[in-house]
Amino acid sequence: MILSIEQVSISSSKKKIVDNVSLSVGEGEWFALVGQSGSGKSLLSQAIGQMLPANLKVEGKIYFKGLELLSLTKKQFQSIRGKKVAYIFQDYQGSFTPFRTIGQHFDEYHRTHGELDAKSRRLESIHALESVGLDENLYDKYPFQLSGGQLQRASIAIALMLSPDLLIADEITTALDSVSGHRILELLAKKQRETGCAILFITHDWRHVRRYASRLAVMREGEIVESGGKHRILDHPKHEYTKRLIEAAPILDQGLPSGLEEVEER
Ligand SMILES: Nc1ncnc2c1ncn2[C@@H]1O[C@H](COP(=O)(O)OP(=O)(O)OP(=O)(O)O)[C@@H](O)[C@H]1O
Repeated sequence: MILSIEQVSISSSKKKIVDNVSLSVGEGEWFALVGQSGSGKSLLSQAIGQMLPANLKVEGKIYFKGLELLSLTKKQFQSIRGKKVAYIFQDYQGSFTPFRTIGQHFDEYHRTHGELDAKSRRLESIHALESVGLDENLYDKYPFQLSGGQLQRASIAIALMLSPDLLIADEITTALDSVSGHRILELLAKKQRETGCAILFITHDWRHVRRYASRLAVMREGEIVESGGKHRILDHPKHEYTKRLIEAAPILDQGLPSGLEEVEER
């Protein structure tokens, strides 16, 4: 297992928000964390990257390739973030600073986490842009000049630029229309095949679980109520909550739109 979360709890001064959660993600696996809004999925994923808000306390152990992450100092964690564990978020606009070009974002990520000279950084950044189907000329554009789908592609390119072993993708299609969202996930699946990285995929969309995940865990009010292989859970859910969530998923059987290759993004 590349990631093992063991008995992790997250609390504020008022209450326990995530309660004694354990799960593990295998190398190169697409693992989905599913649950309704407010169930604690994002906080759990933020705990992995030491990104929890300061008012929250975390207990338990999180092992990444055998290294216990929660006990690392912020400085020690720097060598993990970006290079080994990377994130993509739902709020792609918030991931970019409005007055800096796309290229400057790539460059800064390299400077913070890599050791390349300026010319190599530019070349690597353009290569990364092209690897997600974006044109080189976007390098000098500002975030507002790109569509949501293009920005999320750029987020994927940045996140994968240093070949992390684990990518944490938190509701990355929620702010996109369904065609752009579909294309982003197809891109992510392609990049996963190319790079072999594991993905912790946070979602409430069962169509995405059915299409991409191999295993999943279902979270409810801070606890994992059920986890296991995708087919077992989708076809034979054991927990009442999982059954209700699957039944409530409106168009699960219709799958996702296909044959969208010709659809323009902007
Ligand atoms: N800094 C904080 N202090 C106190 N409570 C918080 C804090 N951040 C989040 N919460 C609460 O913790 C709960 C879990 O939040 P979290 O964002 O992890 O849920 P989620 O399952 O990811 O939901 P969503 O899909 O809406 O993002 C929510 O009730 C939220 O209001």
